[in-house]
Amino acid sequence: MRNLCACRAVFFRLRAGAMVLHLVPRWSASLFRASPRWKKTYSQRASAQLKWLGCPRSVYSPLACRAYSKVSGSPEVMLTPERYPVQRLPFSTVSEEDLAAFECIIPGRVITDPEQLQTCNVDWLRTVRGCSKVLLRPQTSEEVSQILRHCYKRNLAVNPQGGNTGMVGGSVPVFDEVILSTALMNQVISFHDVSGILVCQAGCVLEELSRYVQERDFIMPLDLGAKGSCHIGGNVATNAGGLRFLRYGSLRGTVLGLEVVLADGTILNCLTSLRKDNTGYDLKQMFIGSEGTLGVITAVSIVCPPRPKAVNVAFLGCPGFTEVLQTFRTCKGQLGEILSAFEFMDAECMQLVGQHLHLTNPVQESPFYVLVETSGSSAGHDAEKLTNVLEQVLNSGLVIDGTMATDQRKVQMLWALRERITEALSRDGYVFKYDLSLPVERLYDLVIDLRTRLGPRAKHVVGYGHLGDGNLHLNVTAEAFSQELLGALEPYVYAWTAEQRGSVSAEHGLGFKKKNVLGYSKPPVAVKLMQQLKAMLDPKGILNPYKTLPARA
Ligand SMILES: O=C(O)CC[C@@H](O)C(=O)O
Ligand SMILES: [Zn+2]
Repeated sequence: MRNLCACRAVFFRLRAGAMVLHLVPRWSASLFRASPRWKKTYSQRASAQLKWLGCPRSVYSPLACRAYSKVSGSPEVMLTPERYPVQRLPFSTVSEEDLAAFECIIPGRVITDPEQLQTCNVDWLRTVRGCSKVLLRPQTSEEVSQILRHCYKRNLAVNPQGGNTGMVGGSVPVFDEVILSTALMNQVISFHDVSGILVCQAGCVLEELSRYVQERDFIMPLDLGAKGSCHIGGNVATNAGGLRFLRYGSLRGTVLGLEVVLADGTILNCLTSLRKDNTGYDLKQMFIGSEGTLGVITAVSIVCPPRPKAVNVAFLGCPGFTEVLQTFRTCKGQLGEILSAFEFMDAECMQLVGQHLHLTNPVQESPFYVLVETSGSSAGHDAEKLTNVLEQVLNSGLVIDGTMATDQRKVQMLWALRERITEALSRDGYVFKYDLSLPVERLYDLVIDLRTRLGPRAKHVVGYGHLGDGNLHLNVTAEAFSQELLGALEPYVYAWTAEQRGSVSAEHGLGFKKKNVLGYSKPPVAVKLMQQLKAMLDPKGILNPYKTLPARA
């Protein structure tokens, strides 16, 4: 094996028959895994954290609502209705009287300053932009209820907003909807150290919750690249998947209860902490993944798994996608319950994280890379299992080269290669994003197909994602947004996915950008039922309009 990079010395390389295994607790590396930009956001949130730790509200500076800050000097984002064919629905517009009413409900937390509003009107990918004139920052569900009661009466449209880290334009207004931020609803309500059940307000930042439960020897059941900014309420509203899905499953299983404020201001309190409850319909499931269109999630009860005692990460280079699949099969079969992540990325992803973020490839250049993580309770046992698997995949030629970290910093370096692909892509130009569920054996075929179809019109066509969950992140970059390129991608990508009986949104939701493609993954009867449900819960359609569902014919 060649020594390809300067940082090689800090890794123990894997060689068939001569492996050294070191155990590194990934949980404690999570902070370091944040990219510089995420970290920047995180430090911008220092004031929020002060409050979270019990400081008086007066020291808390308002407004911290972005995942990525605007790249200085970057051009203004085009207004959404200028780029996409969408008509404003006949909602009222915010009047001076409305502002006065809001001020009565949440004194000092009604923001109309255009500079502050600018941030919350644009998605972090800088692809869609609304023109809301007011941002509301309630602290309690009672305040959310009073705000919605007023908006409902006045027929004012509302855009619920968490950390604004969404990928499909769901978290920003399309026109002038009132922005209802959960940023100040960031209190932990209770934590039970036997059951691991956490109850908290919707605006708690995922990374802060992770730290909170880790101090008590638990972990959050989900982890995302956006953890430094995203809110747990937003995670639940989009049914976010992320990096721990393979092991801990969907939020549909780990969320035990929700408190939701309905469109007319009614508070629905289903904030139970019961593992088993078969009394009637499971209403919380309706709001998980509803992207703020059926109600505003104000509090969450979620079960946290115990913190694993031993975590190992291996980063491997594979000669082809067939070998990636066989490596996955081997890991699944032999690592069993300790396998906690199986992520993959192609060579173009590696090139982009090198070019834009100056991250170094720790292994020999390969067509594909995989990141394998194990989490278990017995260090020796887990190490032995992983060592055996890695020896096997190296000896059989499924893996060309591999590396394992020896400490937290190096674990962080390995995870960064995968977690920061999104960031590298956003520095490459305009990004067309597709988040698809596909049969795992066909997962990469679409990437190959699109490279041929798009030719030089695309800068890069890359494939990466949660292979262990059958989830492909297909991203296409170009110098700038182009209708022509969009036309070459859509509906082609959706039709291709539907042919495989896949899903056009595996974990990012539909938001504004994908609402019209729901029919590729759901039959007309299901779409109609969803529209009827929306009409029943939000008859005036004020909650996150223009999102998730296609307009009714
Ligand atoms: O940017 C994307 O397309 C994927 C983002 C996220 O879901 C990930 O898995 O890194
Ligand atoms: Zn993902």
